[in-house]
Amino acid sequence: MQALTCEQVRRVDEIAIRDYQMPGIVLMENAGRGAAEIIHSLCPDATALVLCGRGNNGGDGYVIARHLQILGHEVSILAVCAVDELSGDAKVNAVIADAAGIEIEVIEEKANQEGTSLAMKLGKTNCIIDGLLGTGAKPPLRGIYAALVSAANESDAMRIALDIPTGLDGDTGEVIGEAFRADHTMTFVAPKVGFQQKNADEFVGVVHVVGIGVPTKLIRELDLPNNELGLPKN
Ligand SMILES: NC(=O)C1=CN([C@@H]2O[C@H](COP(=O)(O)OP(=O)(O)OC[C@H]3O[C@@H](n4cnc5c(N)ncnc54)[C@H](O)[C@@H]3O)[C@@H](O)[C@H]2O)[C@@H](O)CC1
Ligand SMILES: [K+]
Repeated sequence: MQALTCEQVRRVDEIAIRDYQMPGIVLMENAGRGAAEIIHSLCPDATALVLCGRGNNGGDGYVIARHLQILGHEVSILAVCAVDELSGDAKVNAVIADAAGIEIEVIEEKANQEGTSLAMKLGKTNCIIDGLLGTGAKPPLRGIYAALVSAANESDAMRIALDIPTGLDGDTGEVIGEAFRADHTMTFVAPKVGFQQKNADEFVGVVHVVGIGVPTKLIRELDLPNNELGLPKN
């Protein structure tokens, strides 16, 4: 499958929501459920820790936590903000995860200074899932995001990135400072063009493309030169 820019993938989401009347929460559910099923097959004994940011990448993380729990995994969440501070689809899924009894610990900005305690929190798991930042990221990493990525990279656990490894520019493959070093990346809709850069390999690991349920017609009608997604034209 051909790679797309972050902007092109965001356009897929927008068109699905606006013109195809697909609720954003359905797209997020498809993304999260699809990713959770692959994570389960890769790591059937995972005791998972999901790192959740403030945006919809974090929203995917809350969905994945719920589906991993359904699949029998022990799972907990380390979030950069409280559920009340979230909005939209991410908030809905955080509320559901909370109601499902999944432990959600909010990591305060001051923990930025406490590298050892972050490393200890991340040390209790054998599978760290990066739901910190996706296509809405504006480098470089700020505050607690940078500290969480550093601590995750020091862990012996399997590392799994959602959509884009946090800190990697999905369009250029550049890393300013540090980026999450994933063993596997669950990327939504299509691989991102930045993944094709040579230096990106050590951050993306094995790339798995997860569909979010948008109609093939939508993808076909995107204004992409040479039908970039490589779909049949009829
Ligand atoms: N309906 C949709 O739009 C869908 C979105 N999806 C997910 O949503 C993601 C995009 O979500 P968003 O647009 O909310 O963006 P993100 O979740 O990537 O990030 C947005 C948040 O990160 C903060 N931020 C940006 N750069 C930062 C930096 N360098 N340091 C610290 N904080 C930073 C912003 O202030 C904002 O709060 C996709 O990558 C994908 O994972 C999927 O759920 C599929 C459906
Ligand atoms: K991510």
